[in-house]
Amino acid sequence: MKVAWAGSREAFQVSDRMAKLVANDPVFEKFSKPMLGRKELFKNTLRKAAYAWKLINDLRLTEEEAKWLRHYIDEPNYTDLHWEMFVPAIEGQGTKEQKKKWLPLAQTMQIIGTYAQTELGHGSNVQGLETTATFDRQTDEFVMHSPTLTSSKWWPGGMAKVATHAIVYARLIIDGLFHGVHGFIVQLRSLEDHSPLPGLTLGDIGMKFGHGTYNTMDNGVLRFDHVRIPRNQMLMRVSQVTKEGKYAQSDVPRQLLYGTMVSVRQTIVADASKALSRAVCIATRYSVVRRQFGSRNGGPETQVIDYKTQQSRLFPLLASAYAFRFVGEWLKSLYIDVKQRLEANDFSTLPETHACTAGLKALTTAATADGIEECRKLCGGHGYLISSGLPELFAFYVPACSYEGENVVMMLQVARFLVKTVSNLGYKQPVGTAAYLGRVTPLLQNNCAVQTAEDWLNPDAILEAFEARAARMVIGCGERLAMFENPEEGFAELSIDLVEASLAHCQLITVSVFIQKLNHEIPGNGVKRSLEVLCYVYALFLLHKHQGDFLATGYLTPKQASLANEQLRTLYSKVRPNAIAFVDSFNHMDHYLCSVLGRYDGNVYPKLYEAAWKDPLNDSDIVDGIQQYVQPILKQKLHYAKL
Ligand SMILES: CCCCCCCC/C=C\CCCCC/C=C/C(=O)SCCNC(=O)CCNC(=O)[C@H](O)C(C)(C)COP(=O)(O)OP(=O)(O)OC[C@H]1O[C@@H](n2cnc3c(N)ncnc32)[C@H](O)[C@@H]1OP(=O)(O)O
Ligand SMILES: Cc1cc2nc3c(=O)[nH]c(=O)nc-3n(C[C@H](O)[C@H](O)[C@H](O)COP(=O)(O)OP(=O)(O)OC[C@H]3O[C@@H](n4cnc5c(N)ncnc54)[C@H](O)[C@@H]3O)c2cc1C
Repeated sequence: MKVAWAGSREAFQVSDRMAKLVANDPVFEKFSKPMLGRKELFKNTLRKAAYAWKLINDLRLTEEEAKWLRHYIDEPNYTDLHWEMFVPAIEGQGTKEQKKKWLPLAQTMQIIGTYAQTELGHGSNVQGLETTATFDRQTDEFVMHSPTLTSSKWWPGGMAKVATHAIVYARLIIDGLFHGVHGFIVQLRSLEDHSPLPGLTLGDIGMKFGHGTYNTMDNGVLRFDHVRIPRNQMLMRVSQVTKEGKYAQSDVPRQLLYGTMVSVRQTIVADASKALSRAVCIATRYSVVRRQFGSRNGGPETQVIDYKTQQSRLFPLLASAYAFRFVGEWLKSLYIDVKQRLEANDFSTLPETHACTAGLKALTTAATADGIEECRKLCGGHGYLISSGLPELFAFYVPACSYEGENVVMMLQVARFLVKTVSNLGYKQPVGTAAYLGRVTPLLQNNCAVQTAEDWLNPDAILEAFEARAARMVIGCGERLAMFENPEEGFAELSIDLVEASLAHCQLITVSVFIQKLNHEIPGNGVKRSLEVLCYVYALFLLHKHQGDFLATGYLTPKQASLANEQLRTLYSKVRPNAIAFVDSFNHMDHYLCSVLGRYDGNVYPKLYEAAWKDPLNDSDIVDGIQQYVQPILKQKLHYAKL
């Protein structure tokens, strides 16, 4: 199962080696993080990032190993933006010459970059950005300027204190004419003494949600006061500005300017399963240790994992972790394919890839953030302790619902793709993830054939149910949209239904990828049978949760919906015997989990007790402030009593 989770034996070995490397090195200790102040926390992160870079070089780690190393260090920092956004932006949007100049500097970290797109006034609406880049023909330069307060760049990670360079997105102006938003490579700091370059105002935007997690990152604010950069620092793969000031667009679609976001959204989907599996691992192990009620004849009480209600909350999350792992793996292969095509100037699969990355990013991050919080509740009161590992994990993870495309905004992008696909149905056969929309007639006409609960243990029945639900919702939206004279008005009016239809489409993708995975690549029959159970749990849980959609579209009868639920409950008892094996297969080490409740050895209570005594408040019996602020109250009380 560990191999199935990792994707291959080699992938397992690489991640396992890096997990152990991090866990066994005292530099990467992280239990004390919550006690550190912001400055110490930040410096500590800088120290770890520098040490990690040394390890990567000394041990000659491959790119894959370096990624895993950074992952297990488990602290957001400037290198995330450098490797995940700055470098890919140059790779995807730079010309050959630009790549030749900038990539070697970035890849050896002689420069450190960030991605400065979002502003105080605009994040989702990229075309609404206000920073300007005005071409000056006399000097062959662009003048970068922040004309308003709301044009201040706001959020870029690593920008406040570390990055020496940034890809800055700004409106291009030539001879007073706007040419849309483009990316520019801008140096922010001196490579000698690290001070901000003249004309730039740089700072940190302040503390964020949680304590020891995202506050390790220096998210920054940046303002330009007429800062000049050479013309050749505009990323020019998509459009070019000549030294005469002529603006030209190549055959490459404008959307490629957004390519870095596609790349990171793909990574975010791949990472969702890591965060969810971490929470599920903690909650499952603890649910086996924790006992409440049910003692008979003085025997042990019931393990809370044996309560049906606990199982009904926990096991769908366990199944979701596996579903997200497989859909992340699938999306990565789709992305690798589109990347190769883009390099060869084949843009045909970009719209579908954009819809998949946007939609799956929204689906997986929302479910993961909610799932982590549910796991915290599944651990009862102890889940609220920082030492459970769950509050900090939630604080770390939840911004994923907003960054890299706010989730609702992303689902609306999926809706645009689906509406377009439906309106082209007469003359263009949909392919890939939208292929089912080419079979609308049977999907709209045929109804579910399930007659018993066992009938739901059938991938074809499940797939058809999800296809019919998505097709009916999408087609329904298409028909209602057609009644509007102004399509944009119609889109806005129907946006709630469109987001629901997009979710149905994305859930269909996750379910069908899980089923495909079972049909092809599972090593060993026992593993395959166990994963089949999880696949059914995932699908039937979604069916139960969204049964309103399945019933309202008329595909299922209420009886068939309740048979699905009956089967789901039966499946929980099949998950139970393997629950611990399923979470051990994630191969999460205690260091990575950073949780007293999720310890591999189950030694929860002594370690909880021990952890409590490490709190600074327990350094002495009478702490600072007691004499000054508590004792006077106690004495005052005495005074009133005398009165
Ligand atoms: C460190 C902890 C991390 C934990 C998790 C692990 C992950 C590790 C990985 C990386 C670490 C990074 C850490 C996160 C740092 C965060 C960074 C950021 O947030 S960067 C900023 C991100 N900003 C956004 O995402 C902005 C969202 N907005 C947009 O993308 C666009 O504005 C829009 C909403 C899509 C609208 O675009 P536009 O105004 O142009 O209008 P439309 O008319 O809707 O679009 C025109 C056509 O273009 C198509 N389109 C849009 N986007 C794309 C795209 N990306 N690719 C291809 N095509 C695209 C759109 O569909 C339209 O098509 P048609 O309808 O004309 O066919
Ligand atoms: C931790 C973190 C790290 C970040 N790192 C970076 C970074 O490195 N670089 C960078 O450039 N940016 C970064 N960002 C910024 C991030 O990309 C934006 O916050 C994100 O894109 C969301 O945009 P917004 O803040 O403008 O949200 P808004 O768009 O203002 O969203 C507010 C609300 O409005 C709704 N809404 C907006 N538009 C629509 C619409 N058309 N239809 C319906 N509803 C709508 C949304 O659903 C949401 O509910 C980071 C953000 C965070 C939280």
